[in-house]
Amino acid sequence: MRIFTFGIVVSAHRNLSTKGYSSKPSYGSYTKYYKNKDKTTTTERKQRRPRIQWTEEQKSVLSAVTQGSSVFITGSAGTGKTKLLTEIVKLLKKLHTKSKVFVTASTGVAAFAIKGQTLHSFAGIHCCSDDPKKLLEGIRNNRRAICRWQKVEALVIDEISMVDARLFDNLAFVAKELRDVDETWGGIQLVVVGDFCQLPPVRDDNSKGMKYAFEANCWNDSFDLQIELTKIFRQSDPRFIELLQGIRKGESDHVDLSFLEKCCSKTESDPSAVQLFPLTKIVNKVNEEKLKSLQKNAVVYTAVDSGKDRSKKHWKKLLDKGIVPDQVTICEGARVMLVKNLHAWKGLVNGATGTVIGFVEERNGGDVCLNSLLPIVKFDSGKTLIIKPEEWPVMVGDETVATRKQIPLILAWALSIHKCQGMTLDKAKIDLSGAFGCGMVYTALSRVKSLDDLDLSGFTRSKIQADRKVSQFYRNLALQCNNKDLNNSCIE
Ligand SMILES: Nc1ncnc2c1ncn2[C@@H]1O[C@H](COP(=O)(O)OP(=O)(O)OP(=O)(O)O)[C@@H](O)[C@H]1O
Repeated sequence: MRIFTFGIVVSAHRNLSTKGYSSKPSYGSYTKYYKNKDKTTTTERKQRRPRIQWTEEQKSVLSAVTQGSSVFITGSAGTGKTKLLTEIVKLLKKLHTKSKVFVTASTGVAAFAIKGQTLHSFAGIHCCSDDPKKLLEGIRNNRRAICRWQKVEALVIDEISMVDARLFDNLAFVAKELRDVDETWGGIQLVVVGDFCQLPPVRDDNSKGMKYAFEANCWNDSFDLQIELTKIFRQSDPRFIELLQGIRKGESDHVDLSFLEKCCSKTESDPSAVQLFPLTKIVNKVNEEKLKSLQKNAVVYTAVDSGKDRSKKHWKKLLDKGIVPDQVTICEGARVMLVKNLHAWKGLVNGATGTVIGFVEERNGGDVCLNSLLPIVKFDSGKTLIIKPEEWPVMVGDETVATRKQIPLILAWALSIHKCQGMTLDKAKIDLSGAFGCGMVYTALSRVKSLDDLDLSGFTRSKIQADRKVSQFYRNLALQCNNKDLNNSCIE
């Protein structure tokens, strides 16, 4: 085994207005923030955390998974799909042993969030051929991929809405061929999660004719259970839930939309709100300009990436697809967002926003960065925390094949709607003028907990696009499911 390292964490400080590096800025006292450190043990902290009360729907999924069923879990944004998935992964690892459970997601960001790998990297796909035989040929040349396909007993796929039907069918074909088991997916227990009303698949080759995964020929044969979670946790205001449901299904009427516009067009914008844009290039521009405008000395954190043998380029690509950038440049006053769950019960979770109020010197050098400066973030929830570097593994099954160590923060004056899928935001200022495609408006609006947390612009009725095929899929699912009577709550 060869280990490579292609970066070191350096804390450089530079004046953004001049772009040159300057002498040290002044930083706060290190001890001041550690005095408040929670001195309780991990066990005590775990006991103090409120235990989650699973709903009957969630329990029925857990029970089906325990019995070895393949399940498709869907539901509106905020119905606890990701939370449930975390529990399911634990369960699957107990059932099949860790090394036979592979956790994947359609995008790098989603894969990082669930400590998994992308579906493409699990499958060993590097091209985007529609021909299943060609795909299989490619995979047959990849010894490690063959090994994964033969070893896997449970396969998790998160954010299925972004997986194309052809890929879904092709992977089922590959599984059957490589495992030599004449069952759908070669007998693998599948756990597939996602909401087709959110962002749709993006084809690698940009070709037309995208199809949703539920349109795959093998879709219905792939599952013993398909269930729609109906209890929404992220929002509690019934009017807001009703509005979001209308937008989700493309059924909002004039009254709904006027109400939404009236409620969400703020005259004074809240500086703590995250600005959401459809396009990444606008996001980067806004963040860079805001950072520059502070005219402060900035600290640049460069990730420490390491990985096992094979091509360094390959893992670097996977790590770069995740949400944590190779370089994070911040300064005092910068608006930042946590990109990792640090203390869930204190609200310091992926998506929590705050402001950098200073830096402290890491006294003992830590294990990553000598002479490093750690940012102190005052979160909008009121909590103040020194942020230390965290690790993000790229997993293949239960094996860590590459790791990125980086400060778990990104600039958060602005974010792309694609990047915020899956997050809960405290406040959002959403510019929908460039919104395109189905599900984008719903994905953006459903990030916040209440109407008061929303500030909308560029919103017109035409921006709300819901795909008819998706609406039909959910109507069929609802017809066949009776979520009130859990004995009949699914297609079986
Ligand atoms: N049974 C439950 N009881 C209380 N809170 C829950 C429960 N299940 C989930 N939650 C909470 O609901 C919130 C939303 O959950 P989660 O992010 O898993 O939703 P989601 O369906 O994955 O949303 P999205 O589609 O936007 O990614 C989280 O704060 C989560 O902790």
